[in-house]
Amino acid sequence: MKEFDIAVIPGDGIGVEVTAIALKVMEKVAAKYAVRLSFTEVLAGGCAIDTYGEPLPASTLETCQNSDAVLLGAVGGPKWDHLGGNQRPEKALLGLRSGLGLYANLRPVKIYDELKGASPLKDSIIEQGVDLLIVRELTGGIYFGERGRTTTDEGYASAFDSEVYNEFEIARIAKNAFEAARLRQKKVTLVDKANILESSRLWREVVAKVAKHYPDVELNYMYVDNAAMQLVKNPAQFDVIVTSNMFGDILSDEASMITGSIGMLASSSVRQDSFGMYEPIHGSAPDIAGKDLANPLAQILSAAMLFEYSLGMGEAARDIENAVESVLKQGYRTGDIWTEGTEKVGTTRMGELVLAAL
Ligand SMILES: NC(=O)C1=CN([C@@H]2O[C@H](COP(=O)(O)OP(=O)(O)OC[C@H]3O[C@@H](n4cnc5c(N)ncnc54)[C@H](O)[C@@H]3O)[C@@H](O)[C@H]2O)C=CC1
Ligand SMILES: CC(C)CC(=O)C(=O)O
Ligand SMILES: [Mg+2]
Repeated sequence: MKEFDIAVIPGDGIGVEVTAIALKVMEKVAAKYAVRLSFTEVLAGGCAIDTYGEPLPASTLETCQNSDAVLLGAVGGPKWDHLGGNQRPEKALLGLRSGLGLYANLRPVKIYDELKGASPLKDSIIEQGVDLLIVRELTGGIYFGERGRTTTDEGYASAFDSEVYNEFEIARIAKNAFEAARLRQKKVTLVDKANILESSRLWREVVAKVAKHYPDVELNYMYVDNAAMQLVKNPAQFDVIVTSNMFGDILSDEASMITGSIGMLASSSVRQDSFGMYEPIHGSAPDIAGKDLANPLAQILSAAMLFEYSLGMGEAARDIENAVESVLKQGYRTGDIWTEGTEKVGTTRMGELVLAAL
């Protein structure tokens, strides 16, 4: 029997709730395909600060490094907001991404037919189709650049964060985007702010060079402010968006809403081998944590991505996706995607329904 080691980081807030459900889904699928999944649960984020006094204990990173894949919920919450930058729960996420070398974050944005009514966009826009992939650079840029505080000559407090990218990092993520586009509609849009930022101008130069190796893929460029607008005006124009760490973070939350809710969007954080960390794009949602209100589908769909990309079990991934679709077809919705005429259910019940549909 094939055996895989999966490190599990539920984290904080709704991360804990949605991860517990995704694990049950994974167990059921593993049993069907006769593979053994060995889950090792470890702490990162606010819960690790409470237990170990630090957001990312070395033992957590080590367990992840020794696993075949990682399933992560979300970290953070108001309880830890007073802490300094390096002590915050979110630092764990950055430490995991860089410590595991996960430089590419893939965030597919696809709307289920059943959820078209839950999208805030007009039918006429949705009908044109929404199926895009955000390829976000994940271990560079302003989230990792030098930052600090100084004081101006006049005595005012001052702070800075630096956006730094080198050509190796840009070419590496560009390749992911072009390779992905080859399997899709063969169109890459580089989203940047090249009319202002020197780092964006380097992105344009390097991505154009990489594009020469992919003559079958069309490359175009768009400023990030325009892209934010175009995503709601005409999302069907996009196939693959490649962009920096921060722009990708922001645009993917925006794009998620096209599909009805941030609670629907899964993601994989990957590198060149089959190892990856799988996580919903949402955070720990302190406003709904502990209330059985969270939509677990983003995390369930992240588990599907884990099966596909890290375990090489595409069929198992399809089973999970089909189960999600079937539950939506049956008319069940968590509050975030609820519309008139559908039945509102909580986090736990939604999990049970997906399990039953598997
Ligand atoms: N990957 C991670 O671990 C991330 C962690 N965070 C952290 O999470 C905390 C909260 O951040 P926010 O900015 O509020 O972002 P958030 O994504 O946690 O929540 C934003 C809004 O979306 C809703 N929402 C999110 N996920 C949902 C789900 N599955 N079902 C239904 N509704 C959902 C929330 O209730 C909230 O109204 C912060 O500490 C932040 O730093 C934020 C983003 C990513
Ligand atoms: C909490 C941040 C570090 C990251 C984030 O918002 C994300 O990766 O979506
Ligand atoms: Mg985010």
